[in-house]
Amino acid sequence: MKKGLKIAIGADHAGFDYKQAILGMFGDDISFNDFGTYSTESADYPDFSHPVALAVENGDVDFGILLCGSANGVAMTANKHQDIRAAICWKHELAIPARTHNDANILCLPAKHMSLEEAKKTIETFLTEEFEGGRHERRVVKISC
Ligand SMILES: O=C(CO)[C@H](O)[C@H](O)[C@H](O)COP(=O)(O)O
Repeated sequence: MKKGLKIAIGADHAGFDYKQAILGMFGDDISFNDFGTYSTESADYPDFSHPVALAVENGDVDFGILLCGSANGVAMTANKHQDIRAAICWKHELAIPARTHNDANILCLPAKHMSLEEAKKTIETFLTEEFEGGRHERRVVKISC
């Protein structure tokens, strides 16, 4: 994994505990822009997903990480943004094609449906793998409408 990556991160109440654990994962190797939520109090996932997607869209960060209970809500919200490719990954193997084939720029993790250990491994995989281009470039270009 490249050192010095900038990551935007956000979660609702269901993802808060995992988000806090993830923030401490990489020491100084990665810098996080934490868009909340900041407690386990009930919150609305679009309030965190849109700011993370905007930070990625604007090029303020290299990648985004989003968490909610199922990952569906944060992914649906982020994928409304132009040039955002938010991928739901519930095991680390899925993060490989998400990056190498789909050039995903936001990783969406279902906090209620994967262990913290697997979530961490999935993040490490996502941030290590690189887009392969070639035939995948053609397909990714066709995603935009
Ligand atoms: O998974 C989610 C959205 O896709 C959310 O994180 C919530 O867990 C889910 O919607 C349940 O909401 P609740 O207010 O915690 O019951």
